[in-house]
Amino acid sequence: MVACVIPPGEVRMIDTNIMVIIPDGAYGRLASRSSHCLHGVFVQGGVIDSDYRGTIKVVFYNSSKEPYEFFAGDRIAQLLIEQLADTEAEELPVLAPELASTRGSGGFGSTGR
Ligand SMILES: O=c1ccn([C@H]2C[C@H](O)[C@@H](COP(=O)(O)OP(=O)(O)OP(=O)(O)O)O2)c(=O)[nH]1
Repeated sequence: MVACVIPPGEVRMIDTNIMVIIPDGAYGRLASRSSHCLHGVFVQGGVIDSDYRGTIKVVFYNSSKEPYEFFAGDRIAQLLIEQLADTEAEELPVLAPELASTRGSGGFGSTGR
């Protein structure tokens, strides 16, 4: 039985009806299944806070040109439990020379292919 259809090029949210309590100091991150990625269907974002007490919803984007069907009981995503780093942010007016790095502001392919 088809439970949900993600139309091509559209975003849909599926409520898993599953509640999970993430331990303090950690968070949950929803990730795509590779089998869905092969069809152009991706989980969008998805951070589950440790103080969240609702059901987990999964947001999908169907980048393909075909509708994608989910059936009742399908495994639709993966939940990774990740430890938060115990760190603090410090605001600086300017970047001090001793904080410079070889990479600098390079990204998006700056190191080559
Ligand atoms: O893909 C997602 C993303 C979030 N959530 C739930 C768990 C999370 O703890 C809560 C809030 O998510 P987030 O902080 O990303 O939402 P927001 O848009 O910043 O809204 P809020 O003001 O409710 O935090 O919603 C899901 O079930 N699925």
